[in-house]
Amino acid sequence: MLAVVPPPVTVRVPAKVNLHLSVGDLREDGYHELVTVFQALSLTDEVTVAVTEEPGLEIYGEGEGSVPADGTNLAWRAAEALAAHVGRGEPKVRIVLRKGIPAAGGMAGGSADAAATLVGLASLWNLDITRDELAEIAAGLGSDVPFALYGGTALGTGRGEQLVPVLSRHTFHWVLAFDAEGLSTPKVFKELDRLRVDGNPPRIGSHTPVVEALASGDPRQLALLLGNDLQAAAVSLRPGLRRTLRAGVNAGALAGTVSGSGPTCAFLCEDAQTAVEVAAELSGAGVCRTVRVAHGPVPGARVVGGDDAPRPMPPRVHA
Ligand SMILES: C[C@](O)(CO)[C@H](O)COP(=O)(O)OP(=O)(O)OC[C@H]1O[C@@H](n2ccc(N)nc2=O)[C@H](O)[C@@H]1O
Ligand SMILES: Nc1ncnc2c1ncn2[C@@H]1O[C@H](COP(=O)(O)OP(=O)(O)OP(=O)(O)O)[C@@H](O)[C@H]1O
Repeated sequence: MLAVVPPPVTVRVPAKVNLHLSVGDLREDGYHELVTVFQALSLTDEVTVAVTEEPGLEIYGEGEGSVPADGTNLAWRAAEALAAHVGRGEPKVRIVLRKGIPAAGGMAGGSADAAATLVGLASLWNLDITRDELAEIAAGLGSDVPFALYGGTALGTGRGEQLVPVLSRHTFHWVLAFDAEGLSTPKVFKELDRLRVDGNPPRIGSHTPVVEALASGDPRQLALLLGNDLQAAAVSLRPGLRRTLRAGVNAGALAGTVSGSGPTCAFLCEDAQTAVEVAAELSGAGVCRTVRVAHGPVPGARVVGGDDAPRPMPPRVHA
């Protein structure tokens, strides 16, 4: 009998920036209690999943050569978790990551790939599964994975995995400065714990004003409120980030913040034109490896369709 092999599925998935990241106490499970406001940005990865007799993973773009292409990759772990959830054995899939999100950059690149893999395989395997069910699997893979599924702007609590949408009326324009090397998320949280034992690093206040600024849509109001408790720890581990943050504001951004656990710095700009100008000036300042412009909010992991879809491969037929 002939079995028709479904065509590969490609999913586009956004990076995140934390507009507000307040870090609470260390819990017994090793995680910190968080209150964060995420925004999904137009800086994306693309993940293609395809049925194959030779399962494996390929990585192109950001992190090529440094991100593991084995069973420890978060995209592969997502495939295994979904397969287990629906009672399939070892996933017979090829996963191709085309990464635009910097690896270990504080922009949830690995989490994005995991979320995209869940959405891609749900489509490839024709599963009857809701996004909320996928989010439960996502939360088991990492604190940032559920947000990459939903995208938009959201308030995250717990260890960051419990989400409610936040009204955001405006498209905000960002410049992102990638650093030459990544930072390990657990090391940054540990550094914050150390700083808190030794002293009193700044703690940002309530998230309510940020939520109000998002509803108003005024980037100037939002710029005054960007805050990240992990910034002191990221800067302590990577002192050069101070210069980067200063350079972005000197170049004309309204404000800058370290994204999540860093080291990527995110600069909020007045409008799209200003963002392009800030990016050009920052590129010449010699304070970072790469500069990108992006806007947000954008949707979460989505199967790519329409005109910009990669041309589908003709279906292959296995005897
Ligand atoms: C810094 C953020 O990006 C902010 O959105 C996230 O909190 C990190 O999320 P993530 O990379 O998905 O992190 P996970 O894979 O869940 O956790 C990696 C490690 O980071 C630390 N971690 C993470 C989240 C959290 N709320 N508290 C923590 O202390 C823990 O040491 C954990 O073992
Ligand atoms: N698909 C993947 N993409 C990037 N890194 C991955 C992936 N899978 C596993 N990793 C590992 O996870 C580590 C963290 O990568 P990631 O890009 O998710 O960091 P991050 O953006 O700082 O995460 P977050 O913002 O969620 O804390 C990398 O150093 C890499 O070894």
